[in-house]
Amino acid sequence: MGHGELRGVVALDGPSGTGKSSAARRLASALGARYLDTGAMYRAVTLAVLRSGADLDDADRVAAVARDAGLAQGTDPADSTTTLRGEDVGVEIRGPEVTRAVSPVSANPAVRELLVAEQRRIVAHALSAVGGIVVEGRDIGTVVVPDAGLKVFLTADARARAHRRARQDGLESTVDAVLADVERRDAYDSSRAVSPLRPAPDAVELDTTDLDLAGVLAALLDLAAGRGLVAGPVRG
Ligand SMILES: Nc1ncnc2c1ncn2[C@@H]1O[C@H](COP(=O)(O)OP(=O)(O)OP(=O)(O)O)[C@@H](O)[C@H]1O
Ligand SMILES: Nc1ccn([C@H]2C[C@H](O)[C@@H](COP(=O)(O)O)O2)c(=O)n1
Repeated sequence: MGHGELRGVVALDGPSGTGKSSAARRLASALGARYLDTGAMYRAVTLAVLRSGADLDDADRVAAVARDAGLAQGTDPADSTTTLRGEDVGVEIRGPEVTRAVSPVSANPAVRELLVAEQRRIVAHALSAVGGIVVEGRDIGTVVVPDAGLKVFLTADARARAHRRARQDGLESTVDAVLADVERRDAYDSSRAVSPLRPAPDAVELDTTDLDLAGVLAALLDLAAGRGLVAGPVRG
């Protein structure tokens, strides 16, 4: 059964491991929309910085590497590629080195300015090409698309998130280590000076701790339809 087509922007924000990527990808697929993973963009710039050998604390050098990285982010929910000068870096950007370094790189104001401009360009292009896009990250509802038709802030208990991530990585025995990493990244992302992670005042908070992915998708479809963002057949 078709769900109709998304008209406008759905912004999904929240801490790591709350299910933003999984939910955003599914929502975009269900509604024939594009999908933008902004975390992948910060990760790709971080990879470029690590490869360059730049000191993560050298803000000017980090910004210069970001500008010169040749980053391109795809928006196909079935295959959202991330490339640096044409090289597919989708696997490498999920590795532990990038995950360790991504918070300081994404706190760099010049990096944020560069990527937010590119994200807005991608959103505008998707809206004119297909009419709808689901964008996920940390500052989508607050900074990147403050006029998004629907803003959702996903949350989940930190231990549940650590279990999900550990299962994903095949590291069931190291939940405590994953939990420490999740909490470290949340604290860093929430306390940085520029665009800290926080819900937009008009965001709907959705706690996914006790929801499976089908439940999260159903809740998002209801919210989008309720905002009048879905054209054509609605669920049922
Ligand atoms: N509601 C859920 N129930 C069970 N597992 C889930 C749920 N949501 C997400 N997961 C699983 O948790 C892991 C993390 O999900 P996902 O990558 O979508 O989160 P995220 O918020 O995008 O994280 P990050 O910000 O770190 O990229 C994945 O393995 C995913 O399959
Ligand atoms: N809009 C965004 C998206 C991501 N980040 C930062 C914060 C995260 O720790 C990191 C990686 O994101 P993930 O792939 O885990 O979603 O990127 C950000 O600051 N703003």
